[in-house]
Amino acid sequence: MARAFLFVLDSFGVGGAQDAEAYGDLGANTLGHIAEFCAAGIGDRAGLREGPLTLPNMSSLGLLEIAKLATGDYPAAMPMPERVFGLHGAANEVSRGKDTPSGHWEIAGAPVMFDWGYFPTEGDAFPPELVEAICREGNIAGILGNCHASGTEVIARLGEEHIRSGKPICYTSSDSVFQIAAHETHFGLDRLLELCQVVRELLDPLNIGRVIARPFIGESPETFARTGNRRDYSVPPPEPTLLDRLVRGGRSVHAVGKIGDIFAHQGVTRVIKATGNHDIMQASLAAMDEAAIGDLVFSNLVDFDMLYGHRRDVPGYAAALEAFDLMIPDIHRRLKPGDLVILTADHGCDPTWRGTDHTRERVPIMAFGPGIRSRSIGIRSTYADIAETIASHLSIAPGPHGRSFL
Ligand SMILES: O=P(O)(O)O[C@H]1O[C@H](CO)[C@@H](O)[C@H]1O
Ligand SMILES: [Mn+2]
Ligand SMILES: [Mn+2]
Repeated sequence: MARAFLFVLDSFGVGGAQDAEAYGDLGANTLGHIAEFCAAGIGDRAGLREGPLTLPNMSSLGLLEIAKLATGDYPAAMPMPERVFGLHGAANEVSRGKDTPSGHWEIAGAPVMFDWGYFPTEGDAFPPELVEAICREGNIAGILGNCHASGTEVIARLGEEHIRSGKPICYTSSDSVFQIAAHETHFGLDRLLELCQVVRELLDPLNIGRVIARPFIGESPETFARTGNRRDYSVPPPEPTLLDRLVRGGRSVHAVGKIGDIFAHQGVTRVIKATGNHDIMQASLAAMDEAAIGDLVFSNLVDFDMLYGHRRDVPGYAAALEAFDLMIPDIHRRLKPGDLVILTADHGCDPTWRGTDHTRERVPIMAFGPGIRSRSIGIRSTYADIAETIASHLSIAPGPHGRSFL
């Protein structure tokens, strides 16, 4: 018997998705474009980082081979490692949405084979009868926004009016989401979370994946800042996931960061809240020490996506990758015989791409642990192969989707 540790680097795509064109994402490549920009000297930021993208630990886990497999090209100017160890490959997504729940549920063995509801890009995003119901049931005078937007921009634009009027800022994106930004003290955090729960129920008939609370602080566009009190209210996954199967088998699932919220708290025995990649990693490392034989520790590193991908910030994304890479030896130090670690991603969010949304891409799979030999696992046809690999490693019965690559 063994333990498993699964890390999702949120939005760290490697390009090459065969169906990218259907999403307007032909050529999108999160890793490839960050490496290209860094190689050309446009990934530099004074005091933060400079020069070619340098990820020695992930390169030793096969990241450069993965990029070559996914797109045919090595990423620009990244030094080749002396040797590669562990299993390495890339995976296609079969779920139709390029969103966080679809990606995570497929990684956990439950692809999303139906279409989510989305809000229109032209005119008001939300139908008038929905807005009316939200105002009535949520006891608010109206809403601001009512559009597709980037969260930080919409708060800068409407934050002061929100404070004056008490109307929450409601917006969406190309994901199946209804996001509500409101001031933590002027509007109140508890009130925002209650409003999100009201809206969650109103949206169920529209098949919307998530309602997200985006609390913020500050008193002016220059000082407005979102806080770590974000909450996601997701619909439950469409069928039992690896997490449910583990819990049913008496195992513990330790969910770090956003994982609990993403799975609507189903199949989660322990929620470990942490904000920011550094603290999420520290919490994950502590959970690795505490995990018993047969357990899964499942972590989501959200900064890559939320702070850098959606913000189209190449130096920020590159610096976050380099900082994460430096923490990989801390993972190695905690491994015991029989342990398996998998690093992967849920979708792309190419910071050089048009707009501010996710990009359809293949995702990397780096799987390693004591006794795991080095080998390419090629291009997998679904992220669900990750769930089945963990199921096989932890000796639970196979599920209906995907195949183990062990
Ligand atoms: O622009 P912000 O508020 O970060 O929103 C982004 O975060 C949402 C959830 O991850 C995505 O749907 C995208 O809209
Ligand atoms: Mn995501
Ligand atoms: Mn995102």
